Amino acid sequence: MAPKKLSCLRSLLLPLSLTLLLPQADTRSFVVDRGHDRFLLDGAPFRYVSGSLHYFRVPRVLWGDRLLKMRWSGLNAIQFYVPWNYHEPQPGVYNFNGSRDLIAFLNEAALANLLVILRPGPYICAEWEMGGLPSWLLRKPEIHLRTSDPDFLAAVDSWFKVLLPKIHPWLYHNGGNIISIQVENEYGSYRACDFSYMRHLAGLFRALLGEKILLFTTDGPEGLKCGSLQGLYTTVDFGPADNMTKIFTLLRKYEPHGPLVNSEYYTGWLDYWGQNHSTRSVSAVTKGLENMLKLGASVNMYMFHGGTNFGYWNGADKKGRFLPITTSYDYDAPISEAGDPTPKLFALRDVISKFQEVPLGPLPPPSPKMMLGPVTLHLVGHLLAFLDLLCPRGPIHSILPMTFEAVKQDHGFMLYRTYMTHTIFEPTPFWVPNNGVHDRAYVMVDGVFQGVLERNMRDKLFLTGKLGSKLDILVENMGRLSFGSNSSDFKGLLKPPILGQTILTQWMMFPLKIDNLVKWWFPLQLPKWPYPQAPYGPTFYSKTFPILGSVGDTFLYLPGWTKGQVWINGFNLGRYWTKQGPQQTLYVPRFLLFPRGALNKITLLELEDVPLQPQVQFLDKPILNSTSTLHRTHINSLSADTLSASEPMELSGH
Ligand SMILES: CCCC/N=C1\SC[C@@H]2[C@H](O)[C@H](O)[C@@H](O)CN12
Repeated sequence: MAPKKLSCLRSLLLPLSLTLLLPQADTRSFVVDRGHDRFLLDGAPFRYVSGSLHYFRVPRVLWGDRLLKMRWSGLNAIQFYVPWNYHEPQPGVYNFNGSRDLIAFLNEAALANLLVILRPGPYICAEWEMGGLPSWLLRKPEIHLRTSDPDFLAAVDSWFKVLLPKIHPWLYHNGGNIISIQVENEYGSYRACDFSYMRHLAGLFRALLGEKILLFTTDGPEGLKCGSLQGLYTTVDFGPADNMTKIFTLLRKYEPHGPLVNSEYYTGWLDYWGQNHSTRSVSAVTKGLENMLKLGASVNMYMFHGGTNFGYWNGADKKGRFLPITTSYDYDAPISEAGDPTPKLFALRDVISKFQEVPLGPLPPPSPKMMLGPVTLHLVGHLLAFLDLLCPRGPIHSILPMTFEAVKQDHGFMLYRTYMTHTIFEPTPFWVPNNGVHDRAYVMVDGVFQGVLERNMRDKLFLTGKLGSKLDILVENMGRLSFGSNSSDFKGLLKPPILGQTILTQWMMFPLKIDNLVKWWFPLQLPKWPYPQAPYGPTFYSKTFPILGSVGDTFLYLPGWTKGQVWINGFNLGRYWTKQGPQQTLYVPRFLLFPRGALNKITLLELEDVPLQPQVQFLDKPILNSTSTLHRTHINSLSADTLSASEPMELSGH
């Protein structure tokens, strides 16, 4: 699809002043005017006020809504990454369909009269799984990511030779809306400091995109030395608490002339499971923006709309220990995870309006919200009961345990099985040496749950068993490091476990295709599994339920559950970790739900312990800031009607 002129309907929807009367492609240009420290758009002085949103964290049906709200906020551009692993799930297999339709997203941005600052990587960080790099790269265990390693560059070249020709027609001077393109991402923060690699990327971008498009780099102030490159425009990133004057002064050492650019001005921050919810104050964020705009800087606010890490797509950091990112990527951004405007949005719009025209007319209202429940789930069965269905190809056998990457299991879960070679009468230490659990292991003996081993924890379990007892270890990939690592983040059992004095060998690996099974289950009402009582450990629960009225956005609340994965009508909503927090609810976009009495289905894979009453609630507000201790307090504060609602209640679609 080539870039279209604004459709007549949309151009009517937008005030005429906002409809860029797009000149013909041959007179279009976006350049740096070093003589006046500014950008020029079609020869006229131009400053962008941009916001980041990630199409890969927002279902496609909601793209237009989010983009219009960003335009209404006064932005004239958006910035987004292209995650390589989202589009090339297996080597040579490409997916640009549905919520992966990058060109459709570019078109939606054009319809919203927004220019685009594109960041195709190949590494993107973004708290996204492996920073956007595909995990199949690690099938060559010795590969040196983000360097001029020939294996890595071969894969990068192959990917960009597919991607970059797709976006070529969308470059601004070709009639599209892409005004600039970033090469790599904060490369100066990566230990390699491989200039050959950066030069290779710059050459590839030039070869495939031509000489006109503005190419740039982004680094924190400490990364400018290794992250900047001759011929690429240097920009920085920093937040409201940082010293703007000091950082821009440092930037001038790399770009003595041309516009000052903050490519990531942090409006909020990310959340880790088990840490407090991050926020940035409205006053600090707006003050920093105003100061930068007064300087004439171009600014991109990171994030303007965060969205959600659906499925297994969250990344992780390493700050002393492994820290997985939460499912919510709300980021305390101006537009909330559910797409609602926040006070921060209105405050930022007021600032922007002091410097450039902002669209008139009302902002779309917040989306309709819905409460439902409690919904009581029934036990479907223990995960092991479905092993044949979850691993239809059967196990892979190996003397030593193999990693996820070695068996080509990219995300989710793998079961490791061996048998006890002798009877153990006394509780005997069981552990995985060298921090070899990546990332959480749920241990069972003959199907009976024994407990959890975690990455970065020195825990040991104490096991007994008979000769021939099955020792099962379900390993969960909690998301590959997206930042903070100078090495590859392999998943699974990286070392053979030890029981007492015995190194355990003769392993079977069962890569589990849980999503396929849940999608198959989704339309079926499975019989209650003939378990006398709820077993502990990895267990499926489910329930079909009608929504009698209209549907609305809602927030799944799982009080008393521990940790697991959720599917709604076969869609993988993401991870929950009620016990850890700070996130206690999962955003459920209304389009996932069937209205007017049609049956909906929720499926949980609970990995540890279930509440006495296996119930869940659908709330009309999110809970993102409640750690386990605070959580109980929060429960008490929830309104009585919220918690005591009978099942199923007619929905108040308000
Ligand atoms: C001190 C920060 C270093 C890591 N950089 C971060 S943490 C949040 C953001 C996103 O990950 C973004 O993708 C990075 O480019 C910059 N940044």
